[in-house]
Amino acid sequence: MDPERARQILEQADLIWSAEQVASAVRRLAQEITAALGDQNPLVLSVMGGAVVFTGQLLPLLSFPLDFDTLYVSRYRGNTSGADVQWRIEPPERCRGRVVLVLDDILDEGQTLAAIRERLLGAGTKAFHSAVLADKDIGQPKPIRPDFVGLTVPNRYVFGFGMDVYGAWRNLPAIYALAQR
Ligand SMILES: O=P(O)(O)OC[C@H]1O[C@H](OP(=O)(O)OP(=O)(O)O)[C@H](O)[C@@H]1O
Ligand code: HPA
Repeated sequence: MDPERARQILEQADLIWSAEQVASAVRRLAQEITAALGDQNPLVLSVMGGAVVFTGQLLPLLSFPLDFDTLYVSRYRGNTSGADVQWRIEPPERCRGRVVLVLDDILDEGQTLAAIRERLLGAGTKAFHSAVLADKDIGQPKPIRPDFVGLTVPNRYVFGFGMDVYGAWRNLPAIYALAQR
């Protein structure tokens, strides 16, 4: 995106969760995940690209044995509304028979995570767990409920901490909502 436009979007956006609030949520999630899965030797799968920051902050706080790999699934592709779920990196063969923990940045309508669960269970995953940094309060039922949720965000397009707005601002340490027109 044009950098001037990106700066303007950030200036006009509303701060939803500060960097310290997000970091605190990640620390709490690490404790909850450790209590639930610390003796399960899970395969942790990070959903590229939005989960990259969440994953990078969470993994060093998980001090138990685990394996790590990535999935690459995309539904928004730089837009603010979702389309079909497209797979760019498929689940690894080694998910078969494993306890799996999927990490994603946001649960919006839930279609992406529900499709991931279906594909992983179909590929022989023994137990499916999921953690999302942000759960959007869309006011409607969702097809999946994550086991671990960091923060709730309002029913607006949000960005920062891995989440993009028209491709920009994944690098912000806090979470913002796009200004409403
Ligand atoms: O709950 P849903 O409505 O399905 O939306 C959530 C998904 O949308 C985003 O991915 P996106 O398709 O934007 O790709 P990205 O991770 O590359 O940003 C996000 O990372 C989740 O995977
Ligand atoms: O609100 C959002 N922000 C960024 N990425 C997203 N993917 C689904 N919803 C969102």
